[in-house]
Amino acid sequence: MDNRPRPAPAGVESRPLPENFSTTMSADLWQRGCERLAAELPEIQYNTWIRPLAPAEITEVGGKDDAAGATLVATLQVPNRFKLDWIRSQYGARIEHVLSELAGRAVRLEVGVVPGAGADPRRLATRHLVATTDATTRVPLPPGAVAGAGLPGAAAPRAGDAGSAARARPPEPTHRLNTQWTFENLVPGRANQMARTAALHVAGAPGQMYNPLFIYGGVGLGKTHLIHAVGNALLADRPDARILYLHAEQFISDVVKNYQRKTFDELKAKYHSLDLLLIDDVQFFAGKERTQEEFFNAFEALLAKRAHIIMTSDTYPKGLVDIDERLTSRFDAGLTVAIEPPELEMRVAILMRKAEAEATVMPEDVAFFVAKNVRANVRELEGALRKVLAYARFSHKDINIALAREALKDLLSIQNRQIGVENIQKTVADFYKIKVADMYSKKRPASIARPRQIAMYLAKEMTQKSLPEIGELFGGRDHTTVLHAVRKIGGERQKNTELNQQLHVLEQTLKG
Ligand SMILES: Nc1ncnc2c1ncn2[C@@H]1O[C@H](COP(=O)(O)OP(=O)(O)OP(=O)(O)O)[C@@H](O)[C@H]1O
Repeated sequence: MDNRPRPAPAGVESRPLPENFSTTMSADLWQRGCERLAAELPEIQYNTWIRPLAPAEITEVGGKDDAAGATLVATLQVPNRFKLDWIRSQYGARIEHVLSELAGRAVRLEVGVVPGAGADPRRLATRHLVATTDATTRVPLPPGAVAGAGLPGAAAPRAGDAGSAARARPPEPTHRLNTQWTFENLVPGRANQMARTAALHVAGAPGQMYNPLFIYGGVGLGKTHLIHAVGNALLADRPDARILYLHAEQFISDVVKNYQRKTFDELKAKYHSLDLLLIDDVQFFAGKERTQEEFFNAFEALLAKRAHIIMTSDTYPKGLVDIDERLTSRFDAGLTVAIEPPELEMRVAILMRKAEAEATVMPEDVAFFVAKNVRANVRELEGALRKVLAYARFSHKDINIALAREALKDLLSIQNRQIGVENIQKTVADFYKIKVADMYSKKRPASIARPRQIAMYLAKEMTQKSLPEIGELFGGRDHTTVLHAVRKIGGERQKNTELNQQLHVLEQTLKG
């Protein structure tokens, strides 16, 4: 999806509407459009996304010499970037279609962010820097999260309330959001499409759909980034929202601390008063019974008051071990989505975007080279990029493939050393509990043939061996058999989340 604002086409100028298309008619067109959309869209979607919009401003745009071709442009102003993304991607075409039909001519939709609105969460977070009584915790606080606001039923004092910052009360939770992690700098792709869409939705309308939202996937795939993005987007939209991000281990240590001090009321006050709880890596709750009980209480209290909960984990809810089923079944009760390892094109896009953020241009062929060789996850991709950029900077050389190869020499040699076809055959055989000998045998039952195909696929993906060489190593098979396996597993991987996860685990294992 291309989220960049669309510039006006060349040679096209914007001019006021003709007199016969008055402001009233413009408002009327929008009004009638809304009525039509209200009838077509599910009520909750209409009420969440369309109804709150200020009426679109309608102008006429046409080529200078093109009397017949003038189109109408409906310009909508939304409060922030994530609403812009969402409205454009989810409703843009629909709105254009409805307005064009009603106007009897083409209507193009433009969506912009209201100038000066809270589009940049970093700016907002800084604006809400509130002094606390504890000098060591001078960190950004959302207004309303100052002293006393955590008590259930207590009205949240605003940041500007006289004396609220000066009164001596225990420090309240800060949102602990990393303001660098936003939707704007999260590269979208097939691998995170569902999770990103759901997260955008929650950020726009917390407490409504997809509650709780459970996001799972392997390490370094952007789960933490995504949930911070939700927090930052909501904060930009509603600076007084009470948001808390924390790692599951921080929750555990809070429980332990309050257990020792016998201050469970404080714990309750802290968590139960939130509007949005973002909790990372809930698999860490395994075996911690008291923590699970407290989390269960917080969970129930938050859902009851329609606060939103987003969790991440390395596995799906039913896959969690040593966590009470009472909890895992609740984790699964909203929406569970996976983030998958990014495919090649997405890895390339991430590299280029991250290089751009460092004010460097990464040539596309270099990005492909790095992306082909670093597949495990985005964190490793970032590491590789850092190495290449640092190498170029220190050696005063341009970034090209030779330089990238040199900069990543260690990483590439480790990969080449570790991953051989035999290693792949053994790892895959272990994983699917078949004999290694079956990798070379002529046996054809699916329980054997499929792991064999998976091993062939990984051999092609992870080694430099050619198809005939791989065929040879799999009991003298023809290269077309290998090609068939590579295509089949590669194709299925795109559609089958479970297979994709298994392949991801195998790849991680093989890379050590
Ligand atoms: N789609 C993406 N676009 C841009 N950056 C990304 C993307 N996905 C991940 N990243 C970056 O990769 C790094 C690792 O991501 P993150 O910490 O969110 O992963 P994670 O899934 O939470 O991993 P873990 O389970 O190890 O905590 C971060 O710096 C993040 O910004």
